[in-house]
Amino acid sequence: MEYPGNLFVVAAPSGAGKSSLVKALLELDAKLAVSVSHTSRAPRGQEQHGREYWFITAEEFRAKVEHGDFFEWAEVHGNLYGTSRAGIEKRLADGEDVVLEIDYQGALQIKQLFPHAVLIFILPPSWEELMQRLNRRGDTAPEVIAQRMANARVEVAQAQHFDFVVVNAVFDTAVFDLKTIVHAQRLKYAAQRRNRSTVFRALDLP
Ligand SMILES: Nc1nc2c(ncn2[C@@H]2O[C@H](COP(=O)(O)OP(=O)(O)O)[C@@H](O)[C@H]2O)c(=O)[nH]1
Ligand SMILES: Nc1ncnc2c1ncn2[C@@H]1O[C@H](COP(=O)(O)OP(=O)(O)O)[C@@H](O)[C@H]1O
Repeated sequence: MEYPGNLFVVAAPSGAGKSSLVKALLELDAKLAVSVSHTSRAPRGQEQHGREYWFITAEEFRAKVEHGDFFEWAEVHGNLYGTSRAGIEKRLADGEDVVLEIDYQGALQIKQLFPHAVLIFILPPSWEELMQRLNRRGDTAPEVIAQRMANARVEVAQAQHFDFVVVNAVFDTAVFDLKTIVHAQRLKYAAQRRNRSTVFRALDLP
């Protein structure tokens, strides 16, 4: 499928800093919107229905799968997660840029559907630091942390299939790297279309 909007897909092992980085990126870039996924996982900490996720039961999730409501879905750490068509199709068709914060399985499905999607993988600076970040966040039980650390080994091995890898060591540097990728993609896309007004808009020129 080819839409005028750019689609960015950000994946990372749990605790690498993906949510914090995407949040910071959105604050810097008014032209980006994030898609809110559906999940069968229970809310964590201060999470709100419709903000971090649409929290639904596993049965409701399965019904949506049957109904063809998702562009992609996957089971991650024992829970179901999916990107609804309703969330992004219109925005992309209207030429707006969208970010998906999803796992590598979903990212690879999206690349099949949208070959022009830009896949970005966030790496932690070390396994030790990843463990510390999961512990510091303080909202995840020790056995869940152990499971996530084990899954992280499998997830990181998938980084080779992504277009970009960003190491989240110094937070602001990683945000800048993401911003640079977004900017470069807009310029590339505008150039490909060889359309003067599109190029000017991408550059923020009058
Ligand atoms: N495939 C897919 N993965 C998702 C979706 N939404 C979230 N995820 C991923 O599911 C994993 C677990 O997310 P979450 O439970 O919020 O924990 P976190 O990893 O600590 O942020 C992360 O890798 C998310 O990127 C989605 O719609 N589709
Ligand atoms: N560059 C960084 N340096 C130190 N701590 C970080 C950095 N990036 C994120 N964190 C912290 O690590 C924890 C996990 O970040 P979070 O964004 O929730 O990760 P994810 O969405 O990948 O699971 C949070 O407490 C966050 O504040």
